[in-house]
Amino acid sequence: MQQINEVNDIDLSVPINSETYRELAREKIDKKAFGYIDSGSGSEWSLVENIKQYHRYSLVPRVLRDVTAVDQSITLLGREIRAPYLLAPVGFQTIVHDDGERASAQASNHAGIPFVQSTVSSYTIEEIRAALPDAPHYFQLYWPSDVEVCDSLIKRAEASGVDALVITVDTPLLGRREVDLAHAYFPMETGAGMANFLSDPVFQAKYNPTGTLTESALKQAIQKILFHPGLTFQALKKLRDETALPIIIKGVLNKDDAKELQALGVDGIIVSNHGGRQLDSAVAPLDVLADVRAAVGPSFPLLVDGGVRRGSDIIKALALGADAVLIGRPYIYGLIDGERGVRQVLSQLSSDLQTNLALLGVTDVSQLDQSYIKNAE
Ligand SMILES: Cc1cc2nc3c(=O)[nH]c(=O)nc-3n(C[C@H](O)[C@H](O)[C@H](O)COP(=O)(O)O)c2cc1C
Ligand SMILES: O=C(O)C(=O)c1ccccc1
Repeated sequence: MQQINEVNDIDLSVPINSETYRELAREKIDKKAFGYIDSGSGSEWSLVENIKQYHRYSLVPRVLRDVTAVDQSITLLGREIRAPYLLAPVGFQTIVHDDGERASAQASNHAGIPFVQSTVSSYTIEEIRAALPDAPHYFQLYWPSDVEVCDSLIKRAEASGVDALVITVDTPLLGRREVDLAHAYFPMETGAGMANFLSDPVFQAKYNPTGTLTESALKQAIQKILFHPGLTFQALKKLRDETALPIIIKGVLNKDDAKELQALGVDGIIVSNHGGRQLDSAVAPLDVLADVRAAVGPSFPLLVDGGVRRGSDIIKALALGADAVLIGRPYIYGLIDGERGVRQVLSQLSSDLQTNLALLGVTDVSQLDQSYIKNAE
């Protein structure tokens, strides 16, 4: 519980929001790395739409309610988290700052919100686990086409005590990203994103038995197994029976897929178009959120991501039926300043959310529903 008079505690010596960090990132980091983070697939229609989707709704406040205390904490998968958002899985973070995912995880830990670690991280599952003593650690799985390597990653996640698996299903193959194609850029070329494979005993035994492969040969081996276009509901069903870890499926936009996943026994769904980086012209997640919520019922954990930049965006997503949101690029722009920059972005976002909840007349995020929003078109 935070008193609202604390929220105007603004440090004017640092960028005021993630947009300002974005402009700094554009100046500060390698042009190709910035292009990789910032851009989307194809015409970037979905990328643009992800931001515009939030402009289609306005907020309808209630007045004369006691808003001296506003609580933005929620319970997700049985654990209390201090704000209704998570750090989305973002791979290759050392292309922004040497501390990469470790800095982001530490900032998450400080904020008391879950960190979702990408498969293609530059720090291992075990290293990130150690950076999150007080906040949930979710491991995002790119289900490798090599079953044994896949099993090994899942076993490591279980053994190190992660709180959940987040399985991304909107990447049977990589979206066509023209900015990266023009730059001939793939972030793994910098050495980023390989830690979970290089530290994996099964991967090493199978692909590097003599320990003599060059880094470039190792990169090729990883890229060969990273994507799994043959993945189906059947494989997921088998995993559901084999692991006790909660499973959250990321990258669902169709309500019937959502229902099928729920029936299969997964523990939550993230409605997402991968930040506009995969299927070009994929529908904006907010446009399908209410339908997906109606399909899975009121108490099934449902998250959404793509284009969340402000507290008011979080309010709209929650009012339309999400339990929480994920943020991707905003914290990655903050990462130009390492852990400090990520902390700054998170604290600004929570302040913005806190202020706007109070102005909306809401003292607890659980009160949000469609009566607080209006279609602006
Ligand atoms: C640079 C970058 C790398 C990403 N890497 C992954 C990843 O490894 N796994 C994954 O499931 N999603 C990945 N995503 C997608 C994010 O998890 C998330 O869905 C998206 O960034 C949300 O949109 P936003 O950036 O507008 O907040 C990545 C996104 C970006 C921008
Ligand atoms: O960039 C991405 O969005 C992403 O998810 C990814 C994952 C693995 C390899 C390349 C890109």
